[in-house]
Amino acid sequence: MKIKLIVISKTDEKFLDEGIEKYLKRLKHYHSVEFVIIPDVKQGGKLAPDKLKEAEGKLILQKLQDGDHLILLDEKGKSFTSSEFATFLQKKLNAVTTNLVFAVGGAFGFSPEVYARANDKISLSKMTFTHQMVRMFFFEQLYRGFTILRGEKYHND
Ligand SMILES: C[S@@+](CC[C@H](N)C(=O)[O-])C[C@H]1O[C@@H](n2cnc3c(N)ncnc32)[C@H](O)[C@@H]1O
Repeated sequence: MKIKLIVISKTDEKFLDEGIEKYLKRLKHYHSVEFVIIPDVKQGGKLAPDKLKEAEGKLILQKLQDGDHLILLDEKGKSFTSSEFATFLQKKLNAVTTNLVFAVGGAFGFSPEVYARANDKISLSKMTFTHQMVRMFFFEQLYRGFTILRGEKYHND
């Protein structure tokens, strides 16, 4: 079983790429983690937000395999402390036999179809972050979660 993070479009900022790379490298010690980047939707001109969300939603859903457990990163989702998130993660790792797939919406969020397919929604904060930043914050919290589960030092730093 893999943990995957699906996101829309590459990051524009080097500092985000470096942060993501750093935590993905660290995560290798704990679990198989795949970072899936969906290229920007290009349909000859700018799409209205709802149309863009719909097009991005289709691409997100196409990346899923039957039975994958889909957890959306969403500011209106369940909120946790990092320890609570570690417990949530452990429960999912115990219960889920398919891939554990997290997803970040595009600049305008998720389409109704993606919400309908989701098994869970989790929040990193009540504040709204850019979709490009969320991926780095998520990987850091995933790494933090594994260190908590293993009783390692990082989470006390
Ligand atoms: C700029 S936000 C979209 C905001 C949009 N107004 C909405 O209602 O979803 C882009 C994506 O980043 C993620 N995101 C932003 N802030 C978040 C937070 N605090 N917790 C979890 N995910 C967040 C979500 O996946 C969201 O779809």
